[in-house]
Amino acid sequence: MDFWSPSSWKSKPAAQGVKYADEEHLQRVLSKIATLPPLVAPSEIERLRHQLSQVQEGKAFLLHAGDCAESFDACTHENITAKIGLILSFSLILIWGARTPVVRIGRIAGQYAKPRSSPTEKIGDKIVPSFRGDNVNSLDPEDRNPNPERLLSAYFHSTTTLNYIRAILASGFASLNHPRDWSLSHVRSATLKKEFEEVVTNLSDALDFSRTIGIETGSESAVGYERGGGLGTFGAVDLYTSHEGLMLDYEEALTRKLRNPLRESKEDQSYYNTSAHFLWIGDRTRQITGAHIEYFRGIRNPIGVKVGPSMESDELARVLDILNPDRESGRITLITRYGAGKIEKYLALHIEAIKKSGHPVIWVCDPMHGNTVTSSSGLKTRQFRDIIEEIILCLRIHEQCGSRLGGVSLEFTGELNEEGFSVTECLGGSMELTEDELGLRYQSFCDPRLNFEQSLDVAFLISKYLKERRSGGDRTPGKFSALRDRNAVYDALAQT
Ligand SMILES: O=C[C@H](O)[C@H](O)COP(=O)(O)O
Ligand SMILES: C=C(OP(=O)(O)O)C(=O)O
Ligand SMILES: [Mn+2]
Repeated sequence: MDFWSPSSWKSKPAAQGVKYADEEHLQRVLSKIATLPPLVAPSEIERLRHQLSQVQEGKAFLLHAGDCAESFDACTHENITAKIGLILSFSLILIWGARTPVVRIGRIAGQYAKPRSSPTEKIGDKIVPSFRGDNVNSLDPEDRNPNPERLLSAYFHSTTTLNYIRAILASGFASLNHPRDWSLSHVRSATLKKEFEEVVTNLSDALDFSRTIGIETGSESAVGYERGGGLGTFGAVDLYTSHEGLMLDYEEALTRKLRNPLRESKEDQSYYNTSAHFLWIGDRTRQITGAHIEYFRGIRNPIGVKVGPSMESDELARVLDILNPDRESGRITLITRYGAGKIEKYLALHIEAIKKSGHPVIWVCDPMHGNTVTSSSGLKTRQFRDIIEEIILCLRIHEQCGSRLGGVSLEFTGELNEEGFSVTECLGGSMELTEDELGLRYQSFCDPRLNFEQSLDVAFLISKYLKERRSGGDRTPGKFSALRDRNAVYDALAQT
C-alpha cells in the first residue's frame, strides 16, 4: 500500500472542508492540541476491536447511539447522566430479552462537527453560513465564522464529558443491582413502564437467586464500591465513545503513534486516533479518492462507514479494499441509512456486493438519517413509524439474504427539562407525539432525536425480535412474529 502518515490526507480533496480566516491561528491551536494527552488508550481501542469481532460473529449486539450534535452548553451533569442512563436502559432491555451481550458505543464526548447539505441557510430573511457544529461556529446566526479556538474547547468539553462518564461508571451507576436509578419516573406510558419494571424485577430475582446459590462473583455482595469494594461482574460495564471523523486537522492532532498492547515488542507501534474509541466516515465524505478515506485507512481504531442510496455496490467493495486491506475482523462497521422508502432498493444489493468481495463487516442499521422530513412549522423531524419500518425491513432483508444485522445506530437522548419532560423532536411512538407538540421541547442542534420513551419502544421491538431468533422460531423469512406484520407492530406500539 502507498505511504501513509497522519497528515497524508492533506494531499487529497476534503469534502465539507472548513475555511478559517486566520491560518496561523488555526496552526497555533492545533499545535497545542497535539501536546495534550490522549482521551482514550490503545488497550481500550483494542478491547473494542475484539468486542466488535464478537458482534461480527453474532455473539453480541452493537448499540451505537447518542446526540446528532453535542453542544458545549449541554455538557452538564444532568444531561450526561440522562444520556448514559438511556444507553444503559436500552442495552438492559436487549440483554434481558435476547440474552445477548451488548457492545455500547455512545455518540458522545466529541460529537461536535456536522456535515451539512448546504453551506448556507436562511434564518428569517437573512442568508448566513450553516451551523457546522460547536467546534466550528456558533448556533447564533450572528456568529457563524469558523473560529479555531472552538477546536480547543471541543477537546476540553470532550475530556470533561468522558471524565464524568468514567466517574459515574466507576461509582457503580451501571450496576445491575439498581437499574431503577437510571430514572423511569417521568415515563407516562403505563405499558412501557410496566414492561421495563418487569425486566428489572425479573433481573433482581435472577441476581438474588445467584447470590443465594453462591455463584455471584461481584464483590458488591460483600462490600460496596464506596467502602473499598470492587465493581464486580454486575457493576462494571464498558461504554465506548465515538464521533464522526470530519475535521481532519483535529483528528490528526490527536493521532499518536503508540505501543500496540497486543504485540510483544515495545517497538511495535500503531497509529491510534486517541480522541475516541470509534470513529466513522459520514455519507457526505466517503469519496474513494478523498481526504477522509485516506486518513481513516491509517488508523488502528475500529471504524464505521455510512452507506446511503448514493453508494454504488462496486464502490462499496473498493472502499473496503482501501480501509481494510488485510480483512481484519471487527475493523469495519457498515452503518446503512437509506430511508424506509429506499431500503428495499439498495440493501440487498449492498449485501450481495460484500458477500462477493469476501470482506468481513458488521452490518448496522441507522434508521434515522434517511427518514428526516420538515414539519409544517419548519422544524426537522422524523416519524417514529418510518424509523420502525426501516428497522423491520432491515432485519427482514438480512434474514432473506442469509446475512445478519449486528446492531443499530440511533440518534436519541434521555435528557429531560427542568420539569422532568422529555424532548419533543420525533413524531409518534407510544407517547403519540403530534406535530403541534414538536415545538414544546425541541432541543436538538441539528437532527431530531428519539426521546427516552420512543427509544425504549425501539429497544423492546428489537429485543423481542432477537429473543424469537434465539429461541429458534421459524427461520423462514417473514415468519418471525416481530417482523411478520408491520402494522401489528405499529398498532401494538400505538396502544401502549
Ligand atoms: O447529522 C447529519 C447531518 O449533519 C444532517 O442530517 C445534515 O442536515 P442538513 O440536511 O440540514 O444539512
Ligand atoms: C451526519 C450523519 O449521518 P450521515 O453521514 O449518514 O448523513 C450523522 O450520523 O449525524
Ligand atoms: Mn444526524
